[in-house]
Amino acid sequence: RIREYKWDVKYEYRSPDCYKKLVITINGRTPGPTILAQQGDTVVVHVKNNLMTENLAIHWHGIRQIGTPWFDGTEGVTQCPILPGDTFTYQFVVDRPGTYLYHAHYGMQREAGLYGSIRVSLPDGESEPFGYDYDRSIILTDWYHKSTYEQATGLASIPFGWVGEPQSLLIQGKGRFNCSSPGMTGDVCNTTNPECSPYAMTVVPGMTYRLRVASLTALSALSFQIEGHNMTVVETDGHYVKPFVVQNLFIYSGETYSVLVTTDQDPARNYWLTTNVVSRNATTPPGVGILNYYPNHPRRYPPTNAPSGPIWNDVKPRLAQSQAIRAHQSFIIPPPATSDRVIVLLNTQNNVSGYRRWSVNNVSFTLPHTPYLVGLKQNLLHTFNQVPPPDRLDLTNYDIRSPPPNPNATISDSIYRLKFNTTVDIILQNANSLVLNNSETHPWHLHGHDFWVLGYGEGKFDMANDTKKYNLVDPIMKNTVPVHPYGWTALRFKADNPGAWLFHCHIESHFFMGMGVVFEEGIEKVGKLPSSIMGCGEARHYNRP
Ligand SMILES: O=C1O[C@H]([C@@H](O)CO)C(O)=C1O
Repeated sequence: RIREYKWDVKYEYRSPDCYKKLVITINGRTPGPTILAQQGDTVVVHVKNNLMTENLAIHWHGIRQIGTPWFDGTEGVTQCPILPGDTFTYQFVVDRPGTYLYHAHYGMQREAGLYGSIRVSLPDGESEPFGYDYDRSIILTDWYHKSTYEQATGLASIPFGWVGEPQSLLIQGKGRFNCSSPGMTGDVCNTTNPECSPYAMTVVPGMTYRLRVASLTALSALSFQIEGHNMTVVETDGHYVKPFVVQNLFIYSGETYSVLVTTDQDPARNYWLTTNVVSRNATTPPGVGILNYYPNHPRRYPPTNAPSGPIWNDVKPRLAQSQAIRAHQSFIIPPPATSDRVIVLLNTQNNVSGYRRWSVNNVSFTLPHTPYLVGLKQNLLHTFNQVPPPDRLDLTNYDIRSPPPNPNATISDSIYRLKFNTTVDIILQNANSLVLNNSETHPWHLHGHDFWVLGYGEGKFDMANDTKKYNLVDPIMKNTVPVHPYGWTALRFKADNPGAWLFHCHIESHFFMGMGVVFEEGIEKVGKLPSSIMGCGEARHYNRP
């Protein structure tokens, strides 16, 4: 079946947290419309760029784009940007049921509000390994009052201008900024604006809800809670989880979870939905929404104080949740027992010629002007650096608990070329940033694949011993995974999807500052590229039908 959408993307004034600013909408909405499809459907989205003075690209997060690597929507990797006034048609198959996302993938455009949910259901007659009465989706974000341009300019300047902590946290596009803060006058900030009344999810007492929770924060790691209700985690990134119960769900940018919630509390009142920042000593107030027990009024505030979140710098419970996520017994996809190549990616912050950057293995990523997919397929060797980045550094004497002794890194658009159909292990190794006693959580997202999560650990990865602790029995498959402060995360994937695929920190500013790599595999197997992706750089010479 074909699911066809027509989207009009433009800037509009909105007040998602009561503060009025320009946001990007799809058909007048942010979050944008939810894409609903069934496994095996073809999704067709005609995107009209009405941003007037800004390019655009939209990524289908978690969709592997098998056979359509040119519709991954990653500007600079799989396509040229969509020019203002142009309409671009994305067309791809959703081959697996589950909870996915879409969002802008051009500059720092995502955090201007261009995002939404993709929900893929099972074919008729098939059922999930759990039951529920209703299905709901929410996306959690953080929100800045500065424009993406002001932020990007600061990040790319000397002296460095950090984006800082977000002004508010949004639940399904709604938050609440304190409009009595200094400088907030007139119609700039208005708490009575209905656009910023808290998101209310209306539920019927005595039912079980499947709540699909996703995070697309620009920066923040979050804890999500529903006052008075436990959550049973049953799915993540399109894979069924061996169920486990949490009171608060830790969720990182780019991750999706399904949790089951039973509405078995006192039906005479409403309850808080809350998000809190963890992993950073944030000044951002909690995000709040309302779990509205029908027939109470959806605007009625719960009589209690919203629950406070966990302590921001306690890594243990977050590591424990990561380790608790295993594949559901009946849906285990066993990983290959060994791998053909091991790439260890050291995550560091560096100063490169006075610019603050993030690097992996001392290489700080920058996008080429001609998308990799075109440069590779047409063999345009001069469009990017042909010398691959290192598979690993010698970390024997590297102290991951101190700022990097070598502040130098190279800014480069070089890529990893993987042998088609081989098995690749990635060890993400976290370290200290440039700030003393500071190591951040980085959610890494892989395009075009799911990977098995073989393990997480604290400290420096030990090749001889830590590999023995890998979970090869029931590892979950995901597309986004955190590497915890001063820790490591081990992944395995099959390089079986011909194309060029980004693997990057999903923190908007960190990827902008160079925290990513690109993998190429099976480029010779990629079919004829559509001319619609070729409107820039050297690609222009090839965009004749
Ligand atoms: O990339 C970042 O830069 C700042 C800080 O390290 C320097 O101001 C920060 O907290 C980041 O996550």
